[in-house]
Amino acid sequence: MEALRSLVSPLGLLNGTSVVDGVKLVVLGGTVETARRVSSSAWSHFVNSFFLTAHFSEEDHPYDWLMLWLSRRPEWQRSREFETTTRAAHAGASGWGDELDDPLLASYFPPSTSPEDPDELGPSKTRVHFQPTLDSTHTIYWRQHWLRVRRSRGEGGQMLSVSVVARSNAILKALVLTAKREYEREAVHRIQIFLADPHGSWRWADARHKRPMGSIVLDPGVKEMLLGDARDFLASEKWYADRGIPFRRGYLLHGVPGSGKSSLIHAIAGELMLDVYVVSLSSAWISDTMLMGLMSRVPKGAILLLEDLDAAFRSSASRRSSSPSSSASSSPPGTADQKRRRRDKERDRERGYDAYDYRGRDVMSEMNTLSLSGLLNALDGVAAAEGRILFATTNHLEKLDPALSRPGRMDVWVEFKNASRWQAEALFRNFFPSAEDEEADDIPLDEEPTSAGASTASLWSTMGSVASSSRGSSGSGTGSEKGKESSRSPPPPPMPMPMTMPQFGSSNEAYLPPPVAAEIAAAQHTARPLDARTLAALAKRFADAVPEGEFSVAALQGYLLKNKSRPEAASNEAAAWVVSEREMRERLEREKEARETKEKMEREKRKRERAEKAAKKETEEREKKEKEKEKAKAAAAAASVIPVVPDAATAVAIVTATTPLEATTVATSAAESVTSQLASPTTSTESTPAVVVESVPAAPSPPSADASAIIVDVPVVVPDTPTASTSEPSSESDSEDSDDEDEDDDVGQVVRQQPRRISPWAAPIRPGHGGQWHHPPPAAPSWGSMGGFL
Ligand SMILES: Nc1ncnc2c1ncn2[C@@H]1O[C@H](COP(=O)(O)OP(=O)(O)OP(=O)(O)O)[C@@H](O)[C@H]1O
Repeated sequence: MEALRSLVSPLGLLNGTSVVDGVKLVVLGGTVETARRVSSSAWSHFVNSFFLTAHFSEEDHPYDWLMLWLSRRPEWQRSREFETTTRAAHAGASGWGDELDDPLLASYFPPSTSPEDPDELGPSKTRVHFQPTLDSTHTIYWRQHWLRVRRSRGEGGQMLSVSVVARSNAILKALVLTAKREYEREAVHRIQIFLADPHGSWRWADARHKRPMGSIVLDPGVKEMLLGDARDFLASEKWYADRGIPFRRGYLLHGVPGSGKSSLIHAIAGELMLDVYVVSLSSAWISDTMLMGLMSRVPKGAILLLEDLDAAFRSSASRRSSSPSSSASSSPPGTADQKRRRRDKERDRERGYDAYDYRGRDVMSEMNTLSLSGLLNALDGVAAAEGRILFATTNHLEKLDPALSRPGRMDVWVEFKNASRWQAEALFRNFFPSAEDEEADDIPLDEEPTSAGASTASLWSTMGSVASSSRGSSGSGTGSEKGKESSRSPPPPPMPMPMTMPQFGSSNEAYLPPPVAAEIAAAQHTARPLDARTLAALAKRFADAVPEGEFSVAALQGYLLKNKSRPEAASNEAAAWVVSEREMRERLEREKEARETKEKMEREKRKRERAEKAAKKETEEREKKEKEKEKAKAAAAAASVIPVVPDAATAVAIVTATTPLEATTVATSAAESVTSQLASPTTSTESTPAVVVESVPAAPSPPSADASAIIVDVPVVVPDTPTASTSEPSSESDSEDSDDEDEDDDVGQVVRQQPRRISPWAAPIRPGHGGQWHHPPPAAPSWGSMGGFL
């Protein structure tokens, strides 16, 4: 302390004791705070050392199981800090509906209503999901243990941590298994859909109601075959292992759009209780590595669905020449499908799309880096997942690469076609069910059904008087009860539109209310139950009106949906609908053709214009060149050529020129001159045929930095005649110098030599007075500094 005081005194602080006291306080406070933190940290370490903690990542299934389990725990729902969402973050998430049991919540509503009352909120209520906010800790008591649950955000998404004070982790394992069972019990009636996301992981997307297999109308045996095959596959893991065959099975569903491919997969997944993992190969973000990662993470016993397989590889897919013969159900040659494919191909070709020029592919290939080999590897490479069922769908089988659809990758092929009459009838029956379906088989189909007109007439004739009829207005009897009743007695009169709303005039006696307008009656959303006889006859009439294999099942379904409350109209108006559909289709075809023709003409026009422009430009350039050539020729006429024979190896002509073209022309004429000199008997015998012609900018001019040399190497054709001046070769030289003979072989061929670089401002050789040639003047003083040219 004395030392501290002695330190502060020289600073001129008169009252040193107050400073010392301040410092004392700081030191004391710091010590206390440090002690507090250390003890708190030690305590939490001590406590944590008794806790067992399990972490669950959002990317894995246990997270979903636990979230569902938690959503049903009252402690979780009583969180003081929570967030709400209308988007379920996980399968089977519960909403406010579960809160109805909470007496406290119920006390906020009048006894007759509740927040989930359909009459209060309407039938399409939105469920609100509830979950505690991130980074809040909750304590839940479960099986004599206190669980500490915390949801936080980690690197790979959200994390759930569950801690418990226990000697072994059995309690945590029991928790996970309980949550799993609960989840699966919930999932029995639904199929879970997972989608690949741009981060390369699977995200839960939806929990859909199962689709009954009976609602899929396909040729007899097709669905049974597929379902049986998939079921058999799932049960044969050992069989595959014993034979060393990869435990994978692939189904390729191909055919026209709207024929039930996706619906069948949905139904099979529901029947076999499998989750569906969907990846769209045409996604912009998909790449080889990403697909490989996704595929390897598909759990065992799940369905992997690759939709629109052909969309991924327009180029490779188009390489396919013809439909494969290995198809289990490939259509025979000449079928409507093949004709359609041919038509499609022709149309593509007309539009200018060929195998490697498909507009869609071009656009896609710019974004999507998935390659065919990447997909093949992902399907059955070393890292590919085992135990999964692959379903792939395509509308264009002919566009698939054979490697993609070969057995082993796609083991079973099923073709889906447009609706047959059989399917049309089944669809109709499916739409307007009757409890007497089984009896309908015995009823002769040639009997006329009750006409729509009669039905409508009877409907209106009963209007008004039946407003109070219990049968008509209640509609509470089950279809089967009604069906049984009608099988014993004549068909009941059609159900009139109930008049349940109080209105003026309902007690009128003099004037009855006018009949309900047809379109208003048609707007009813439930069809009256049909007796077996009527249903059979209506279904037959409908099927008769639908041409075989012309419309997709989806199109027929769309038509029936429009008439879902009017079975008679659906049947009677089917023929008119077919006509109108055809007209519409023809009109669309015509419009499309007209559009295509217009586009084609515009394309051709643009092409023509481009060609004309190019031709014009070419002509202009040619003319310009001609002019330059002529100009250069004129210049060359004044140029001089002197065979320089420094080592009897080169003839050099130095001419002036200002452009490369001019230089070439000048040099060429100079070379011609050299050639003629060589051919002349008077030419010196020492000059050799090899000639280098170089041209330089006009000189003399002072050297400047931007001066440039134009160096042209012009070949000279040496005449095949022996030069007159050649000395008689001696016999010795003949035998000694075989190189000379080699050179003789070159006579008549083009001889090139490396151009010799010279100073750009070296004065050109100009003819002297009296037609004499002079050697160039000595090099300019700055010659050595222009190394760039040397
Ligand atoms: N064979 C069928 N049986 C029952 N419903 C069908 C059938 N085909 C199509 N549908 C109905 O048509 C609609 C479209 O069917 P789906 O999506 O399964 O056709 P798709 O062949 O997968 O079509 P796309 O190739 O365009 O994907 C669905 O609502 C489905 O109910």
